[in-house]
Amino acid sequence: MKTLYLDPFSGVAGDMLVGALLDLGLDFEQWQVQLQRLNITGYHLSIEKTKVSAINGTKFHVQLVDHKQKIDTGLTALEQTSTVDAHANQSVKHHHHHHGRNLEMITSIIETSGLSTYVKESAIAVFQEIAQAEAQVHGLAMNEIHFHEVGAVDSIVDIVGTLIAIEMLEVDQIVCGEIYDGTGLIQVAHGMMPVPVPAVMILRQGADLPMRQRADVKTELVTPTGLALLKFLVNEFGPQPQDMILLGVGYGFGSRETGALNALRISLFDSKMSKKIQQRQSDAVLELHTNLDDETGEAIGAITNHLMNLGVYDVFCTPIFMKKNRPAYELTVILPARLQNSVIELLFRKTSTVGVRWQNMQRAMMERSFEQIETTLGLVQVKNFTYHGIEKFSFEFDDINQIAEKHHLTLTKVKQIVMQQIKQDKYREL
Ligand SMILES: O=C([S-])c1cc(C(=O)S)c[n+]([C@@H]2O[C@H](COP(=O)(O)O)[C@@H](O)[C@H]2O)c1
Ligand code: NI
Repeated sequence: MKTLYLDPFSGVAGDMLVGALLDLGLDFEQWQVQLQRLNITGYHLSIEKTKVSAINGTKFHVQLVDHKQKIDTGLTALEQTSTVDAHANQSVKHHHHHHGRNLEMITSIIETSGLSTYVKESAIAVFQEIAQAEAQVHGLAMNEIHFHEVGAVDSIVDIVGTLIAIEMLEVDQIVCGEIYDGTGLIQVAHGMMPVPVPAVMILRQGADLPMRQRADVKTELVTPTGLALLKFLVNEFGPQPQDMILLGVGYGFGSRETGALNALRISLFDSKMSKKIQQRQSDAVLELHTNLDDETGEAIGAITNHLMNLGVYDVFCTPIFMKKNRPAYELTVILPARLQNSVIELLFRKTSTVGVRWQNMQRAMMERSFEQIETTLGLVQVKNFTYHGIEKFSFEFDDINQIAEKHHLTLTKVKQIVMQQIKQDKYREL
């Protein structure tokens, strides 16, 4: 079981998260290939392997190729001067309220992209959270909050890029330590803002976040984007995992001069058991339930597909009787903890439910391995399972079904033929 541990001793910003995740050892080229599924152009990404306080780490940079160049997805350069200007900040980007891309435009870019369902759903949820916080601070509607060109590209790359990295690392859960912000005032587009900045204060409302302030740092350490990502991604706040093996550590440097080490540290831990034993024995999963008494079979079918695309382990429906004698369905989803927030968001967004329950569970699994068998009828994948001396196997149903269709045979007949040929091959090997 893989656990990612975040150490925001100098706060968190989008670029620090991406920098630290890449520093952890993700392949920059492969990560960029995934990011290209966004289908936006006009920006250049680079990583600077550098040393701060004699510690090796990564500074992640996003640069617009040409401010005046039209970016083909609608992320166009600003032609007019806004009522507010750019301001210096942790990740050097700016947003304001009159020009640029609003939430609807950014949502459409993400929705029409070739990104995975997990990345799409999660990125939209994070953008919504930021827009909601900004809207509350400025007394505007969510869609009136605009990110201008630099801010939009920067924020999209930071948010989507972080989610892609998390997906690539295949982590099971994310744990985070205390989150340190600075103190004092910072200069932003509208003038001076107190630290923690107003949008960060809104993001903290009602959330049980271990936020602390560093009196020695007189600037912003926690940006709205950084905190919105943490809120979305983190399963648990607390100390570093114990009794786990540390696989690697990454440092992502921030842009602000803080007078101290301005970095986010991310560490990757794995369970002590060897991968083989771990697979054979057990892992931790969440089981999530919701009761639906006003959804059609068609809608439940569609949500099941969405959930499977998100990467959950399984989804199933149980017929139940609810209050007022209503026949209904209980939808059960089995998932890795890292998908918890994405699954809840998806259920609230795409079904009529207003409440979701979950519980942590352990599951035992047989160790599995796969092999392709060449038969006279075609290729068949065989799944072998073992557990403490127990052995069994099964054929990939889709392969058997395809062969049955192609050769006009029953499923039983195909299985018989395949079995016979496997036995013959084994006999020949002896
Ligand atoms: O420009 C505006 S409206 C603005 C508002 C706020 C509020 O907290 S409200 C904060 N900021 C600062 O902008 C940068 C960029 O933040 P990202 O989350 O987009 O990285 C950061 O310094 C914020 O504090 C700007
Ligand atoms: Ni603002």
